[in-house]
Amino acid sequence: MKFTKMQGLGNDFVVIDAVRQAVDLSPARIRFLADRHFGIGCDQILIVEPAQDSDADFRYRIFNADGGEVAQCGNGARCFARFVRDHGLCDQDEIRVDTQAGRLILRPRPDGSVTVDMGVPRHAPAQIPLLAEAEALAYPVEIDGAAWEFGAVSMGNPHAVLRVENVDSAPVAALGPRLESHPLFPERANIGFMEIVDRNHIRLRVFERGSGETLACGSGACGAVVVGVERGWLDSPVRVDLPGGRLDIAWAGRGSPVLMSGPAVSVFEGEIPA
Ligand SMILES: N[C@@H](CCC[C@H](N)C(=O)O)C(=O)O
Repeated sequence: MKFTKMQGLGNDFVVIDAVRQAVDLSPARIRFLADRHFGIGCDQILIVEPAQDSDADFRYRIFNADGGEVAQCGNGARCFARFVRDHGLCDQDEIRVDTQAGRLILRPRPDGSVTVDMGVPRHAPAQIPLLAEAEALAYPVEIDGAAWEFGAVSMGNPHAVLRVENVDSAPVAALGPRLESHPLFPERANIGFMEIVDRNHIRLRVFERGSGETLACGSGACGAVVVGVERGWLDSPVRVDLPGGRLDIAWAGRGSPVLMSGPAVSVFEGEIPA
């Protein structure tokens, strides 16, 4: 089985073409491929499949390093666009891709970057999903006797976003896993730690559900900007600096889709023995 190792701001992927080859991956096989010591190593495995709908170009499936299938991956979506063009599967300027979370529109740019229409964020607790009686701008949570508050949004996948003074000293390793699997989130959640630099610029670290802290999370960047705009802290467009580099996020407010722009890079190609 042929694969391509790719990365978007250091959030890294094993991308597999299931259009031209048969692909059958069990959760155990996915965990093995994602293992950085015994396998190839990656944060997510991305599968490029033929479209099931006649008005889509492809189907895009996403698996976290822990083997679980999820509905959204923003950095992966940019790599997906780059992959289908580099491998001659598509030469369109606009690529329509169906995910478990709905339709994404991918627009590769002449400079090698890709803009992704990530869809309309969802705020209702049941849609995130988050166990809360009513929608709110901030939700309280107590961890080991300390009180925190977070904003929550679905970008097709669940995100909780905490505002911190300094992202470098934020308790990502300690709090990330506790919140990721907190009973408030029945499907677990991705946990963002956001430092506001100014109204158009944030710094962000994300503890990703099923993969741990990554160098960047595209849907996490979108979620943080949505939470920041809703709280009145940010104005679109927003520059998001992640440990792996920069994303540019635009959001015109409720009911509008989030647009994410950033790089997508192929690292190497390989073949996995059967
Ligand atoms: N790295 C991704 C998000 C991947 C999925 C996420 N860990 C989840 O479980 O929802 C991105 O760039 O958005």
